Amino acid sequence: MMNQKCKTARGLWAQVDALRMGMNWSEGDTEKPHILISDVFGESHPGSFHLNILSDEAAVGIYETGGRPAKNHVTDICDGWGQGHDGMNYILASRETIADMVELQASVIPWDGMILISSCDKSVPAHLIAAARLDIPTIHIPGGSMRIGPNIGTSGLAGPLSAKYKKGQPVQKEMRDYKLTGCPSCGACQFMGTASTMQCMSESLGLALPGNALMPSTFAEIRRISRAAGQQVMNLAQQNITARKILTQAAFENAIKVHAAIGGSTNALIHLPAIAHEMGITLQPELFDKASREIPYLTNIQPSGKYVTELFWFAGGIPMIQWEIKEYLNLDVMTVTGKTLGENLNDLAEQGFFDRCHEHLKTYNIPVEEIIRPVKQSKHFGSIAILKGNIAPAGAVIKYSAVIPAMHQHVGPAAVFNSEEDAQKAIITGKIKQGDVVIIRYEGPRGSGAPEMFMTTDAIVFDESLNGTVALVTDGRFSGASRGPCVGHVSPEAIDGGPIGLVENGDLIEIDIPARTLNIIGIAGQKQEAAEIARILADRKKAWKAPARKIRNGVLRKFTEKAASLMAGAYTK
Ligand SMILES: CC(C)(O)[C@@H](O)C(=O)O
Repeated sequence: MMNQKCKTARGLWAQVDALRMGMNWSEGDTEKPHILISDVFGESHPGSFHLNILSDEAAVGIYETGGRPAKNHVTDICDGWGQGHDGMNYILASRETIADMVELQASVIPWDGMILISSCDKSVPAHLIAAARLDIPTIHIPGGSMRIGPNIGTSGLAGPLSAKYKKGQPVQKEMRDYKLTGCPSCGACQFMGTASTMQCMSESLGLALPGNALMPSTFAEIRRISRAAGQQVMNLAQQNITARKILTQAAFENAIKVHAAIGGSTNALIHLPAIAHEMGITLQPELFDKASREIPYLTNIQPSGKYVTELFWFAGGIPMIQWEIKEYLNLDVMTVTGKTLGENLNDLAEQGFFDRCHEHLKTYNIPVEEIIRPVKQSKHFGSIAILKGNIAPAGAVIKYSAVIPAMHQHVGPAAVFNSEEDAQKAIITGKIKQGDVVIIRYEGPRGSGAPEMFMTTDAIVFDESLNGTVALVTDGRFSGASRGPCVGHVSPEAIDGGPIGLVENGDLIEIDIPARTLNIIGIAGQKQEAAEIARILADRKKAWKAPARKIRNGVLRKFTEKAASLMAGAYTK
């Protein structure tokens, strides 16, 4: 195989060769296929802290199959660092910046293939966006899961602890224990939050090698699969199997079905449409709703269940889920193995992958079915509903697998806030009453960058008097760890004149998950006819004035000026 550079204009490349030889390349190296390895390694958080090791392994795989790797790093940012303060506003925007940086690295000179390595919320979707945008042979290596904490503890314990702390309860010892053991290793947070969900989506789309998503991050096996990815990207280069040949409509639909089966993060409803957008594919939000009506919800993983992602992988991980829901999937889609999904699953079974994983579970004495329910035994369907109505004409999202059945239909008076900070203060200081529907607006992508509202959702869940009676509706978004009746992504958002900006304190809000609706059904606590409500909303709209933009400079100004709605993927137009 000849490298792209040689295929194009060999004579002109003396300068590039010289520059590369300045980095210790040999003359022979300059003639080989060149593979870009871009990882998000950095001392930015545990999800990225070990990725240089995986990148070294991928490089070995490339060398030993006759290629020349070149490593680059564009590190990512941890959502956990941003929660509860303004830092969180920057997080979604970072997805665009990482994708753009990979595009820049990969576009200045041609590459024969690319390995992308990341673990977490924004870096995985950024890499998948870059893969779709660049369309060169590409394999994504998910960085695996953080090891298990004591008593199935996770990094997510921060939420309940800070809720207790804010209420003045003594938490000193618990806080210290949590600091020492909440994150016992590198890897993505141990629950099915956004980081874990997006690793699963990468594998489900066919861009990661089978079994890679959520592998325990300290296992030798994750190093071996990284090395195998290095070898395999050379095969993809040889056969010219590019990312866009893998990222088809059918691949996205498969991923959405896996998402329903694993009860994945609502943030995937932002990221998958953004990746699809690069392909010119519009992923209708209704596809998620349809998948949730069709596909049984199989997993028992935090935040909606009991166990953690390492145990999910021991139960067989994504291949086990795909095996279980085989009859719903398109098994003929191409993947980075150069084979179809159906062929991959058969290969894994023949090679004893499932048996080996399940042996690990014996250490914990937990049956596989306790973590991944067999499809025939599952009583529940899906996890996501798309709601529409006079507050959300272009849709909103709720993860109903994390909502108690008593709250599947709820009517309550609106308590309206124009920022998350104000809402949180009201919750913590006892201003919110049982039955209220907390409305948080101007927190969408164009309002403030769409920060996650983990601390606020947890402040409700960990207040005994509010938990199970109070709902939250916002044009912003949630953490993958959020629980409770939280309706997010309300579109159009308030800053764009969406009707969520017209809600007033005391309006009666109805959330009806079975009917898939979200409406104002009354004014000042009194029910009204729909036509009367429409008239009142039209009057309020006439009086509404867009508030001054909160963000005036830097990367967040660019993002808030250009981002599409959360329902469309918040890509920058
Ligand atoms: C920090 C978290 C919990 O990972 C969050 O960002 C998520 O969405 O899952």
